[in-house]
Amino acid sequence: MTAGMRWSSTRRSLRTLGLAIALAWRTAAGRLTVLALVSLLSSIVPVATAWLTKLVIDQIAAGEFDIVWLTTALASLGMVPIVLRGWGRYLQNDLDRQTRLLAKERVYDAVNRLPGISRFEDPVFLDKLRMAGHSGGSAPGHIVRSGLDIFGGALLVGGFLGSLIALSPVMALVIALGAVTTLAGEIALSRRRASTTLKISPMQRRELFYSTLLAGVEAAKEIRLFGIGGFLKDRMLAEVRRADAEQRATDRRELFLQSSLGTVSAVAVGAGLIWSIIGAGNGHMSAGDIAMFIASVAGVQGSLGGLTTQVAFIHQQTLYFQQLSDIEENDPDLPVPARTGTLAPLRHGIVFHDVWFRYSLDHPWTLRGVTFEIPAGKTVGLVGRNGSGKSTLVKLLCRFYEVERGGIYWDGIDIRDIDPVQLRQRMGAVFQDFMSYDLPAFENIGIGHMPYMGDRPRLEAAAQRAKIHEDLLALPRGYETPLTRLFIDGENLEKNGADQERGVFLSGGQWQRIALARGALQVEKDLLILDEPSSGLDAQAEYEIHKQLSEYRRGRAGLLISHRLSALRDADSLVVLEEGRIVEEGPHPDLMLAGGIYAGLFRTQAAGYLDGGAR
Ligand SMILES: Nc1ncnc2c1ncn2[C@@H]1O[C@H](COP(=O)(O)OP(=O)(O)OP(=O)(O)O)[C@@H](O)[C@H]1O
Repeated sequence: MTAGMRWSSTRRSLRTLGLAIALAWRTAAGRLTVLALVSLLSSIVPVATAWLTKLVIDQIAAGEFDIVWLTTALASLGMVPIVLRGWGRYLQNDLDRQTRLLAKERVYDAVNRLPGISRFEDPVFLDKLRMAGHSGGSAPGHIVRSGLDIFGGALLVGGFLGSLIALSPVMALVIALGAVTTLAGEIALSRRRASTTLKISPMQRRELFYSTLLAGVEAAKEIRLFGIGGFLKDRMLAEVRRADAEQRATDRRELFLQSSLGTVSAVAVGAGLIWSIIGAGNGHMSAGDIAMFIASVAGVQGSLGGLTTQVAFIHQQTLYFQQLSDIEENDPDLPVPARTGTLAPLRHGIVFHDVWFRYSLDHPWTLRGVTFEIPAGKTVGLVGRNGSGKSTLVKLLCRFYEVERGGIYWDGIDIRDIDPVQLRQRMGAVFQDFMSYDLPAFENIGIGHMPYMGDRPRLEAAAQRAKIHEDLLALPRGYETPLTRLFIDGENLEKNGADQERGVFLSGGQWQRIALARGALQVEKDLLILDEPSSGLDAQAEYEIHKQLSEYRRGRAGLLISHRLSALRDADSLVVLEEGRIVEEGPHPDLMLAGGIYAGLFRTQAAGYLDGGAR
């Protein structure tokens, strides 16, 4: 690392440090002030105790001492650290809790503010998010506490060094030089530790991926059936070993540096002791002076040890907090228009005009000059082989990614000029890879349109349209039944046994119906997108659900994707995609007459059903 790079990284760390302290101050200024006082007192007490001890010894040696006063003072000073330690711990824990809460809120606010989804495919961002979420929240509290401890430690070192200067300026200089060297060594070490933390982060991410697979229900079937448990475990352990090797190298360097510095410092202290004993023999020092000398050297070394640990700790915590502020200060992943007004309901239609898109510059074009229209009130079906770009079109329409060339227009307005939140309020969608939330059944449907979450009749009507109502009624607690076992409290389960609210697992097809019920809740939206959420249903059920939804949505626009062409044949128009290009377009009868790709696909599927029926 060049000097310039080091300076810029130091400046960045100092800025982060300032942000962390500001956050802690904003969260709990009162507690922070008391904590600072506690630290200040904690650093004064040991020096005062050392001086008092010297007084006691000198007075005993001179045979003239006030036993009551001295012992009371010593005993009282002994009590203070115990009380202060308790208060310090309590205030620290409370500060940690408050900053953690605030920091978590800020991180996830920042994550929710991202308009697009590309950041979630970026491993660097994911590493930052993991570190910020895991440790970034408590970092401000830890930084402040360590900062106060460093301040207190510095006062303590200063106090003992001052005492040493009074006894011997030369010895004080030797000990001070030792202190500065140790501190410099520790700062270099903590830089190294910070870079190790960053280096092993991707390894930890991969380890987490393997361990989640091994311990989760999603992969449990395939792991057992394919017998890949050992394979995944070995991959996980390989990541752990690689991370361990990196950490071991850092630990070795630490061991070497600390042993060298420790040896130098022990030699200096030994020399000091010999000097003080010779001084006592010559009558230059009293017994109290020697006690004071020993206490001061031990005090400087002890606080120096604490100080260096705190410096290293602050460095590490600053790194964690850095990830948190990076996430907060991240630019949006898509340009968002500065001017945001309410988007008017769709009156004319949505136009894709010469749309070109690729996921990154390294990827091939996924869409190559796509042009078509979804007129207001009409339904368009998207047809195409796997990987032809159908879902990508949907993601662009929802503005999760940015079109590279061409544009998508909502009643003539380029969607890049529309606030994504406004745009998404006007459309509903059920995706191919929809989510199964570990929540009660009614919430699983209600999240399709949050304003209706408390409207039970509407939720039930949506479930009826998706033909899942009867199944949900039959669950142990009907719509209240959790569709998970995740939130079951093990302790209560033991206590209450069978009375404990038990979650259930749904079948794949039932989950698809829940997802469709979410779509059915969005019937009033200007545009409803159904990206093949019904592949697990039988052809008849899929056809009926699509038909019902389009009846309820009469007069509103729809974009349907399905590999089962019978489900799309009633669409007003069909768009056939092949390798990111539109190759055919028109209503079902026209495309059948044309006898092209669509007609071929449709006839193949129809023949399959006829053959199946004949058997
Ligand atoms: N997030 C992504 N990053 C990079 N490439 C992607 C991403 N998502 C999709 N692709 C690629 O884009 C192409 C089109 O994918 P898309 O999902 O749009 O196809 P599709 O027509 O919906 O396919 P299917 O019928 O299988 O669902 C594929 O080659 C796919 O590998």
